[in-house]
Amino acid sequence: MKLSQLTERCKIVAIHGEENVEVESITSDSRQVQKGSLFIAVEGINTDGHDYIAKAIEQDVLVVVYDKPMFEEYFSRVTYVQVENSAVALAQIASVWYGNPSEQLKLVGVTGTNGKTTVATLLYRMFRTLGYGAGLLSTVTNCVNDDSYPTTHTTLDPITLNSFLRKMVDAGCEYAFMEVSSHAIHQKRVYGLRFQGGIFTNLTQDHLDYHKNMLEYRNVKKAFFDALPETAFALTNSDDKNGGVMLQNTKAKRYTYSVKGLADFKARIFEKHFDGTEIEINGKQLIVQFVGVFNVYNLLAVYGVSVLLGEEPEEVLRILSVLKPVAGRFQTLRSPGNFTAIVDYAHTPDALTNVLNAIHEVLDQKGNIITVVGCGGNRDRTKRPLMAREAVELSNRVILTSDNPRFEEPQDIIDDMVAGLDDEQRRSALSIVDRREAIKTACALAKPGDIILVAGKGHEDYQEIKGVKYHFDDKEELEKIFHTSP
Ligand SMILES: CC(=O)N[C@H]1[C@@H](OP(=O)(O)OP(=O)(O)OC[C@H]2O[C@@H](n3ccc(=O)[nH]c3=O)[C@H](O)[C@@H]2O)O[C@H](CO)[C@@H](O)[C@@H]1O[C@H](C)C(=O)N[C@@H](C)C(=O)N[C@H](CCC(=O)O)C(=O)O
Ligand SMILES: Nc1ncnc2c1ncn2[C@@H]1O[C@H](COP(=O)(O)OP(=O)(O)OP(=O)(O)O)[C@@H](O)[C@H]1O
Repeated sequence: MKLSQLTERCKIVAIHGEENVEVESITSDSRQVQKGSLFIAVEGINTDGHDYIAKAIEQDVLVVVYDKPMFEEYFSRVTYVQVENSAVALAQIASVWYGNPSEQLKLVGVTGTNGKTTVATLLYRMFRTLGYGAGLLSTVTNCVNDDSYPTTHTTLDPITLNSFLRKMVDAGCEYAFMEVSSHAIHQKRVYGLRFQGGIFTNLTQDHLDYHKNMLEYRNVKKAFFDALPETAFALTNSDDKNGGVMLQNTKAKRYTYSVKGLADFKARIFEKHFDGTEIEINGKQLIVQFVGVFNVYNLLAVYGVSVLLGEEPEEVLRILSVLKPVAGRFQTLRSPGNFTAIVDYAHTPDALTNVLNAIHEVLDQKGNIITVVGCGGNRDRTKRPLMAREAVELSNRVILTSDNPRFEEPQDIIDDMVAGLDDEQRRSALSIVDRREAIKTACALAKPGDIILVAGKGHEDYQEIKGVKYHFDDKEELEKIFHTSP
């Protein structure tokens, strides 16, 4: 593609060298540079792409895009394009390179601390069931119609993201549903994509290792709505205290959903069971196969988006009643010993509280709750004591264990969790560093009618220790124990 076409959306500050060149590939990673490549230098968190420009030039790069004025000499075989902001240019160039695929799809983005994967996945399943070509970009998997591909991030880098959107367009998809993380908004990974709609699920504590404080975290999320165009819809959870603020500066058409008050999309909850919930949405009653009030919010968001995209409410409700939970989100397993295990991805204080409350709502009064939980290493430390406290307050027994310790000592993470407990609470919490042993101990302690919650990893099938991902799957571990238990 011609350089002038590729950079047509970029704010260019200066160009040195031949402008009329034909670019053969684009990358923001010097390790991927080939002859004829355009390399975009982006400042990162750990390192700065600008430090690798010399390396890219050694590898015969054709064009260098950068935003820090830094050159004393220019090589005549390289074209230098200085832009206002490299991260923004990366997103713009990636879109153009793939033929602006977001403009050929109805793209809906889901943001919020919890519920993104659930809402995006259920929307994808809803639109596939309705008979449309649809794609999904999520923490668990990426899908193009019925083909699925592994994923690395909640929201992919701009080049991979646009390549997936292109694949969707080429495969005849009409709709695409994607999660939009706060990291992605902050790093401009979704900059310039044309969204047909945005959803805000909720905002609670997470990622304070990355964002300075909750206000900054909120404002980053809000930037996604600020950028929505007039043609889009913006759907917010009006029961969340930040629901209104999210939409205050958006140009998009505003809609709300709520369980507690008046809203465009409104649900009431009648009965809660272990296998599902009886609810009403906009006056129509139905039974859904999801447990927990938080899931009623998720389903309501799915209903709202489907109706806003022009689908028949009756048909949407019919499909909602047959949709099944997403992998690792409140997945239940029955043991031969007559207790139940639940695998859930709850890895924030709020998500843990919600899941434990959901269990309380459906628990047989005689049963006990045994929670196995850990916190990730090299991530938001402030949530560790909070998660331990939530677990102890809402469970009968708690086993604190490891959950992706990364480069930290697992025992140090557990100690940070224990610091949130008073003396009496400490007595009800066991610490077992080895997650496999922790799960085994929980099963050994469980009696008929009890519930074991194994929280934090959900669908993940690895344990990340010192840069290596070892295979580990909570569901598999439980199944092994159930299979070998007498
Ligand atoms: C904190 C964070 O978000 N980091 C992301 C960020 O990394 P970074 O800014 O540190 O970049 P870097 O790797 O230091 O490099 C900076 C630049 O130099 C380039 N480089 C680097 C080395 C080299 O030899 N040559 C070279 O050109 C890199 O390609 C990059 O363009 O940009 C990288 C490239 O896009 C991402 O891979 C990386 O994600 C890391 C792996 C990550 O774990 N991110 C997580 C925290 C994340 O984004 N999570 C959210 C979900 C959060 C949630 O809701 O749970 C997500 O959307 O997945
Ligand atoms: N609407 C919600 N409100 C609060 N908690 C929720 C909600 N939906 C799901 N959860 C809880 O949060 C966990 C993660 O859900 P989900 O994967 O859908 O969220 P997410 O926003 O995609 O998280 P992440 O981006 O970290 O993957 C679930 O396992 C459940 O415990």
